[in-house]
Amino acid sequence: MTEIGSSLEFSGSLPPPRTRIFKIIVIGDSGVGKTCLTYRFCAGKFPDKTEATIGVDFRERLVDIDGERIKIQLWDTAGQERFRKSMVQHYYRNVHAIVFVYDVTNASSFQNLPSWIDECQQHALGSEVPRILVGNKCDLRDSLQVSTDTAQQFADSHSMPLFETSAKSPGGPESGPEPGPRDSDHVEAIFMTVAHKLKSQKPLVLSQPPTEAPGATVHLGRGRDRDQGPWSCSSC
Ligand SMILES: Nc1nc2c(ncn2[C@@H]2O[C@H](COP(=O)(O)OP(=O)(O)OP(=O)(O)O)[C@@H](O)[C@H]2O)c(=O)[nH]1
Repeated sequence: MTEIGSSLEFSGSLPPPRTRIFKIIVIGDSGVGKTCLTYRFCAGKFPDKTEATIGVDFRERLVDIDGERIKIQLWDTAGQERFRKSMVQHYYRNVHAIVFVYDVTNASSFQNLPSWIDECQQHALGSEVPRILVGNKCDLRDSLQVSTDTAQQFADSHSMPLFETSAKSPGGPESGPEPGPRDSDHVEAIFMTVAHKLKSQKPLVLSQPPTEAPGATVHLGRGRDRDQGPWSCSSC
């Protein structure tokens, strides 16, 4: 993965390419770490402090996948019912992918996943919308309440890939809050996997001209074909 700058130049009269936007909603119980995961991906670090999300927060990151600039737009939704009510219709409009999050140290956040899946179905998000399951807080090994096997069975029964990770130590329990040079960052891999999946699908409707100041831009090489079956899986 190579960081590249934002100094793309366009010559002659060719119009600049449009930047596609992938809208990915992140949902799950309050406190599972949705804000921390999205912040980790977009800002590259674990937030110093978080508060319960009210309504929705947006985080964006411009990435380069196989030579195409793509804006990954993460919608960090409120887990608390009282903070969702007024916004819920907006979450589900023009969604390209769904990330369901539970906390591996909190069994009820796992048991509540069917109600989050139901909510998606009620808002007409069918099985054609890619979805993944993320078990967060893997760094808290001693407090584990949801085993990988149990989570994998649930993921399989809903045709979702499962990822287990930690927004705090994304390179694994031994790594620190900032990924070191040899840590593989699972949070990075999770969202980039979703973006690869979306890019491999037919062209999406949402796009915008490349006028915005980009965030971090990441270049990825061509991944393996993710159209075959469960499209990727990793664990911490
Ligand atoms: N140990 C550990 N703590 C985490 C991790 N991710 C989040 N937390 C902590 O869990 C708490 C809740 O994190 P948030 O990201 O705010 O949770 P949320 O799902 O966005 O919550 P709502 O906004 O209420 O829906 C915070 O105290 C975080 O510091 C993780 O990977 N490991």
